Amino acid sequence: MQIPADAADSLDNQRTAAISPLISPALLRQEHPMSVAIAKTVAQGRAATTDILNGIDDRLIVIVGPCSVHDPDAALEYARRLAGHADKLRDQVHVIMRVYFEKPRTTLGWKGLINDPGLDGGYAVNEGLRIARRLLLDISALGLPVGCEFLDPITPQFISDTVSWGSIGARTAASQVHRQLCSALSMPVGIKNSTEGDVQVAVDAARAAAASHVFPGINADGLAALITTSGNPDCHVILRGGSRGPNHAPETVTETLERLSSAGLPERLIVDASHGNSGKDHRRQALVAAELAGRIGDGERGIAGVMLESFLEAGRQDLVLGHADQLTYGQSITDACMDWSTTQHLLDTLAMAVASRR
Ligand SMILES: O=C[C@H](O)[C@H](O)COP(=O)(O)O
Ligand SMILES: C=C(OP(=O)(O)O)C(=O)O
Repeated sequence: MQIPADAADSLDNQRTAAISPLISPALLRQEHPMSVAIAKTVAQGRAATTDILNGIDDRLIVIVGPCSVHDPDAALEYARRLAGHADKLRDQVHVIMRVYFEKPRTTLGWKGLINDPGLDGGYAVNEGLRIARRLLLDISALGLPVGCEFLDPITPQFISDTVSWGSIGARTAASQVHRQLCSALSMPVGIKNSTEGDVQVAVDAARAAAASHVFPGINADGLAALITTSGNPDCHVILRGGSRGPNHAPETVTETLERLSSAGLPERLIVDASHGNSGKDHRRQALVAAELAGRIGDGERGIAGVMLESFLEAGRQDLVLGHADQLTYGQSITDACMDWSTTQHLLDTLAMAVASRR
């Protein structure tokens, strides 16, 4: 075989169509700076979450909001409603708004507002990062702590200072890259069971994330760097059901708490009322959440928190790339969500359950 003289040049980038500049985390943080008031909301949001997970605070964590943000105006309108309601229930419920910008897909689909903020296949990622950070700051400025899924391992450098609770999804719980990332994150992180329903993978992930790691990443200037972490003691399991069905039943909760104890981890978990626990049906999600409230009211203490997918309008709609103008305002373009009035009612029910558990 003849090796051409320019062989070395032709070994790389055979399938790379373009490499373009990415804004640095430091520049984005300078453009959209953290304020003292917002920092207080984030710090208090993290501390309350940790205290509830550790049983020091007897309230319930409720992570609630759209499956994904695709329209910042609608997300902010939702946040205003949620902030007002959360304040009324604050003695019973620690409300964190789901503000998810990164969507892990089973195969293909829109991957979230950071990846494609125009919803048109334009992939204006720098703009996506700007919109995401601005919105996270705007929502936090209402006094409402926010929660995000971290999917891309470098995204946290751009936004994590605004986040009170993080999540690792069902499709990445087994990933060493994500476990290492968790070990570095400054907030409590919930890790989902696998899409097949394997809970041990999430227990293993929480254990791995509690340890220190050394791995390649980027620094605030966007330069390649070696990151040495001290480990995250506040990672916890999220039961989200799976392809074999729901896993929010009392037996699975007990079994998971036993698994955590055997792994030397604190016995606490969060239940996601959506995804595999609802069969992605928003009407079933309300039933699951009401059932969990009943159990909490009856004295269940292993469940530290509940996750709900909720938006202004019920259900979901399909996005046709490039036709965002045809979307119904306030309705999810990923998984189906409960509407605002159902959500309000469920938040009240969960708050009443905490009051009766006391
Ligand atoms: O929460 C969102 C979805 O369940 C997840 O991103 C997978 O979605 P998909 O199966 O539609 O790709
Ligand atoms: C992607 C999500 O869930 P899961 O990883 O459980 O599918 C989500 O909560 O948005």
